[in-house]
Amino acid sequence: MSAEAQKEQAAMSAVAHVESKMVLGLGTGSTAKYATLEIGRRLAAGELRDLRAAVTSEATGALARSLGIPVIDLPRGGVDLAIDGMDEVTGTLDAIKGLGGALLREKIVEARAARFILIGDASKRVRYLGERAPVPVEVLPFGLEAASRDLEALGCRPVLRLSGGRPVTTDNGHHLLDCHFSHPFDPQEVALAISQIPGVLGHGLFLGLAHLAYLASDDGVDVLERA
Ligand SMILES: O=C[C@H](O)[C@H](O)[C@H](O)COP(=O)(O)O
Repeated sequence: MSAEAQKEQAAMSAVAHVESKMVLGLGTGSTAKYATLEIGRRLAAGELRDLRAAVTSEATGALARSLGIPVIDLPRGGVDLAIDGMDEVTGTLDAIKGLGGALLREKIVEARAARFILIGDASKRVRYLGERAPVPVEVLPFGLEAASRDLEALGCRPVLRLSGGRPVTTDNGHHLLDCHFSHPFDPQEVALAISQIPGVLGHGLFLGLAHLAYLASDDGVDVLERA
């Protein structure tokens, strides 16, 4: 099975949890896209009705609208179910997200989900966070160098994310520093320390937020469930 087919398989497993009248949180990225497409398909087929969705990026919003999924602001009470991809996930469902640049809105929506399902291909499963992916940190452009120095002091190598030679600007108008760790770290400790740096708006450590993960491989779809 190709990597794309695996992403689609994982997405289909998550979308099986969607019910009519739900308020959804729609994620961002190449895997989450399959979930949004499938929700749109089931809505058009009349298998689902009265859905509303809070979206985690401009791109996901545009896709959802094109599929006839009503897009709303994040309600006060959060969402019933959020579905999103990840860059890394551990056996205890801690994750790194944000290589697609949507971490800030993702965290805002997914931290307020009654149920949050991660989806991906099995290559995203790691023994510890930071094993392969950097931790993305969204930073205000003002004071970027100082924030970068503070991140370095936490033991990582922050790299400004570029596209076409220019700093990437998120949907929120900020820049991204991808923090590479060369050794395992304490995620709780690092998450707290990063969030205390002035100028940091958010980070891609999603700890204790997900309830379920579907990881697809050639052998089928594995389920990880929060204890
Ligand atoms: O900012 C982007 C998100 O956190 C994505 O969900 C994550 O980067 C995984 O993306 P993909 O499904 O494209 O691998």
